[in-house]
Amino acid sequence: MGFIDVIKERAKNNKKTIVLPETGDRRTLEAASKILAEGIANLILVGNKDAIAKEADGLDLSAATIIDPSQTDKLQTYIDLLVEVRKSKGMTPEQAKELLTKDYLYFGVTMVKAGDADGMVAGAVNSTANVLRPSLQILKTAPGTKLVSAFFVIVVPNCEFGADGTFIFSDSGLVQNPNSEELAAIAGSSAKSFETLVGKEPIVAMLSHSTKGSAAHADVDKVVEATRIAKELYPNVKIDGEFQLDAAIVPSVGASKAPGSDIAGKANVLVFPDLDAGNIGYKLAQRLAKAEAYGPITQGIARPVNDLSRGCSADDIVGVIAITAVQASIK
Ligand SMILES: CC(C)(COP(=O)(O)OP(=O)(O)OC[C@H]1O[C@@H](n2cnc3c(N)ncnc32)[C@H](O)[C@@H]1OP(=O)(O)O)[C@@H](O)C(=O)NCCC(=O)NCCS
Ligand SMILES: CC(=O)OP(=O)(O)O
Repeated sequence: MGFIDVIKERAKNNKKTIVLPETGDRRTLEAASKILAEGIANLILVGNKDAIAKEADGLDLSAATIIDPSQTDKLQTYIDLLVEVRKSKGMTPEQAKELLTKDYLYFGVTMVKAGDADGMVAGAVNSTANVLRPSLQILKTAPGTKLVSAFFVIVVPNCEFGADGTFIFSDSGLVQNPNSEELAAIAGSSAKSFETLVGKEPIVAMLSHSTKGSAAHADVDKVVEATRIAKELYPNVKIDGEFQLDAAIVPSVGASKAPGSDIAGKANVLVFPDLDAGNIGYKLAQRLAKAEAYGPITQGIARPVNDLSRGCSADDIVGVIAITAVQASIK
């Protein structure tokens, strides 16, 4: 079985409830009907029943629960909860009501906060910033985590590199210009995510345009320092750098550019130096190598809320919903 088939089986064996706020999007509704048909998760669709029925023409969504924010008898509970969580930022009941009834992303995240859903998936229509901001504001970070970051699981067909073509690319979605400490934290979180989702030992490469001192620049220094911090913070995780991409994943290039490194040429977790590199890198793998690309998956939020690219397909959404359900089942 491939990566996503294993994830779907795991999700089916411990069924969770995922809320989908982007119900005006046909791909999201197609994904919802597939998730329900395969029994991967229970689904809550946020929106007006008639509008959803119109958009879902020809799809079977009869097993989904539809909740209209302006009709639900839970609205006052959610207003109180949102005011409580954001009172230090000056949130009033009027503002909370406006947000919850007008912005379904806030409604979905508040449902997760209230425990009425186990996770949320959106981003087929909304930008990453708009999807992730409410979850950072309302759910906050998981215990022991300061920095939330986001990765893609990339599955490259017919590929001998990584874990039989499966990689984590990090951060490809959230932290725009991480410093060395943040890069090290991204490396640690990504190693853990690889272990829990892919089920194999993570081998982490800190990527750069330099391999072991072959180039000199402040950008290289940042990655060298991040590698030092990551090795110190996570002594039991296989981490090394700084590596160019070829030295990180191709055994022969790793051996010639970084002799002596037991990570070079074997990496399956790729930590990019900034979001430009991470976001461009995942899209290159997806579009030119025809890789499956699931994400951006967040790590470090108290409960799972995951994003999508606006360029996603219905099958990408199915994959991210299944991953979200698996994350929700991990204690
Ligand atoms: C996600 C993003 C909007 C958050 O940025 P922001 O401008 O700091 O947003 P806000 O200032 O409103 O922060 C919201 C809250 O989240 C917290 N926060 C922001 N980033 C965080 C992070 N990485 N980890 C933990 N908490 C974070 C802030 O501290 C703030 O908390 P508070 O409101 O309780 O004080 C921003 O990092 C971003 O735009 N990233 C790039 C997304 C993108 O375009 N990706 C490319 C396509 S995938
Ligand atoms: C992840 C990502 O790049 O999202 P979008 O394509 O929607 O900007």
